[in-house]
Amino acid sequence: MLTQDQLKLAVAKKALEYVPDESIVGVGTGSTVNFFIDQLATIKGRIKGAVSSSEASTARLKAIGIPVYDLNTVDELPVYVDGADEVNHYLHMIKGGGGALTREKIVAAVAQQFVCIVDEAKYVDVLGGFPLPVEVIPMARSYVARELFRMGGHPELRPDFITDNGNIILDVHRMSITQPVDVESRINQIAGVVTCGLFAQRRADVLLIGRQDGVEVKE
Ligand SMILES: O=C[C@H](O)[C@H](O)[C@H](O)COP(=O)(O)O
Repeated sequence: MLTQDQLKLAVAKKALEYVPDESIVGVGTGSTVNFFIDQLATIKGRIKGAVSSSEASTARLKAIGIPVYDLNTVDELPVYVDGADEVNHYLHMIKGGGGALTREKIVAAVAQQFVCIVDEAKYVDVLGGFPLPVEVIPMARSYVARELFRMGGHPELRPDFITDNGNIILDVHRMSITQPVDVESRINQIAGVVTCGLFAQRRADVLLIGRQDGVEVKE
């Protein structure tokens, strides 16, 4: 029986196959991506460097000697590798459990290919079992919470947490998300929302699922 960490390691290794030589690689955030960053160390001679979606990933990349570029200086980003909190069979995702959703969405938007790496526990029929993170400008907290409640969710302020962008996170519980593209638009239109953790309009292009019997590839 493989542990969850062994499944994360397996998908992290597999993701290396999607990294072109001489490229700058988009790197996400979280415990699964940490395995990917460690794997990048093994090929650091054949890539130019990385663009990072969080201060935490930047620190880890730099610690292993991978140059980290400012996204504004990069013309081309062939691939972005990131984890997810939940993913469905359309490759729509909930992200932001680590609070990095906004920068992740920006890097994902620039990248030509999004490779999502998860262990099998994250693959679900309907999104919403995992509370949906929403990054909010602090002064809009109460207003946004009321609007999310009106949409059927139960928002809770993430305690003692400020994003890399200086904002708060509302985690929306008990919202079964059957129409992810629509829900993403509606939440993102609430004044004061920076972005929500639904990645449906820009979904993954490739999903690597770590299973007990190997890595399943979905495209
Ligand atoms: O903000 C964090 C990111 O969206 C992560 O990719 C997501 O939370 C999954 O993280 P982990 O690999 O630690 O489960």
